Amino acid sequence: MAIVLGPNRYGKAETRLVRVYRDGDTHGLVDFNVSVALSGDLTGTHLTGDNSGVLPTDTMKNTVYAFAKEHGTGEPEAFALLLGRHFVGTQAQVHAAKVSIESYGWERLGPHSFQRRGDHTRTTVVTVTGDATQVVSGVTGLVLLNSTDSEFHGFVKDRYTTLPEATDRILATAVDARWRHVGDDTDWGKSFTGALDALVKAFVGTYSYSLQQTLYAMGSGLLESRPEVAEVRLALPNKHHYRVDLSPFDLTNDNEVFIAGDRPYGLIEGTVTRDDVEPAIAEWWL
Ligand SMILES: O=c1[nH]c(=O)c2[nH]c(=O)[nH]c2[nH]1
Repeated sequence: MAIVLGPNRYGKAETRLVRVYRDGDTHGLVDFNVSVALSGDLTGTHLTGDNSGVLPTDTMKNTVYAFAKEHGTGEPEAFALLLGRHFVGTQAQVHAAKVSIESYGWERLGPHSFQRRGDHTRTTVVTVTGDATQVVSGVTGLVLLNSTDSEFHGFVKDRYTTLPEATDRILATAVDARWRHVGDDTDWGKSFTGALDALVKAFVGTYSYSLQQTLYAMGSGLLESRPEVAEVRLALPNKHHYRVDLSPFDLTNDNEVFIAGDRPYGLIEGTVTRDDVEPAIAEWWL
């Protein structure tokens, strides 16, 4: 029996970067949370503490800030590619870089005034190796609700089933979606806006018999409208809304008064993919 070092990586997580673009009195604002993880020939530091191949995580943090000044950020996918290629291209012992960015939206209130948009976060995860790149874009925390056009019935019943069949219910979720791109050279801003639009449109436009059905409609809607996307992964919490029993007060409740449930929640997860695309080069499940 021998003990060996398994897969490993290291990096600086959650470097918070705010970049102001000063164009006279009118400023632009970019707000990122950048995480870098490098892997490669790092056996020495693990087995003997030989750090000769270790680029300090502090340097990775500095590189994020310096690149923001030197190159500007651009779209999150482009900035992640720039950083990933830099680390793999300049450090021979680094064989793969994974750069993840959360991008927070700010709405303009004036030439140099902004309001943080609280409704969703744009994400990207870029993997760069010596000969391949993989770009994943996504969104988290996008809360959507249909107050009707949702049913759930015909499900399995065993001795523990108490859930009543529903022919009219609220369907609500907080979308956590990621989509893997076919290539690495896309109009990232336009692609993201289009993908988000497709997800929302499918949620709104689907008469739903299960959140699973809505998940598939959202994934396939995105793929149908965005040829640059290979594969979509969705994690959809079923944000349950329970109809309140108002009969003790001699009141009817025709789907008008609900308790918004917190926990537990159903969690519906799935992948929707084209059947003719190259496989992923790195794991990218949520
Ligand atoms: O859309 C739903 N899918 C389920 O699998 C499920 N299970 C459940 O209790 N409610 C729901 N709703």
